[in-house]
Amino acid sequence: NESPAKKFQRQHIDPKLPLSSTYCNKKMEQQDMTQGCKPLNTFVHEPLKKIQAVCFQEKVTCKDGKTNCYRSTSKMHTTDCSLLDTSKYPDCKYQTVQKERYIILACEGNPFVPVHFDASV
Ligand SMILES: Nc1ncnc2c1ncn2[C@@H]1O[C@H](C(=O)NS(=O)(=O)C[C@H]2[C@@H](O)[C@H](n3ccc(=O)[nH]c3=O)O[C@@H]2CO)[C@@H](O)[C@H]1O
Repeated sequence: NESPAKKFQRQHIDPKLPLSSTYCNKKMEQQDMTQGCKPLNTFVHEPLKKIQAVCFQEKVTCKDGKTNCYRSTSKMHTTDCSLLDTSKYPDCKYQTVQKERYIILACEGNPFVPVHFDASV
């Protein structure tokens, strides 16, 4: 069974910058998030270590009110994959939008690592 940290890495880390507008269609399938056509998923295009360091940066409140969220001190290369409403399950079609944003992650455990992508701002 997959640990929360491994699940976060599978869902949200891809150090390579996307080259095509169909990046999300492929990546969402590759990373096994098209069982139910996940509506929104952000990939972060930075080295794993740089993303893990966010757990020790700006402490902020999570969307769910918990206080174990952290905002990156620098902007990061991200891609938002958002489901197109023309999608017909099981054919999940995504819009691919690249952004440089601060990311907000929830971190847990020992070692203290990212387990949830909360938002990008
Ligand atoms: N504070 C916490 N501390 C510890 N754990 C916490 C905490 N909070 C949740 N989890 C856990 O995380 C797990 C999880 O999958 N949460 S999830 O909200 O559905 C993830 C969102 C995110 O994947 C995606 N999204 C969203 C926005 C965006 O810009 N980019 C983007 O990608 O959409 C999803 C739905 O929004 C779940 O097991 C929950 O228990």
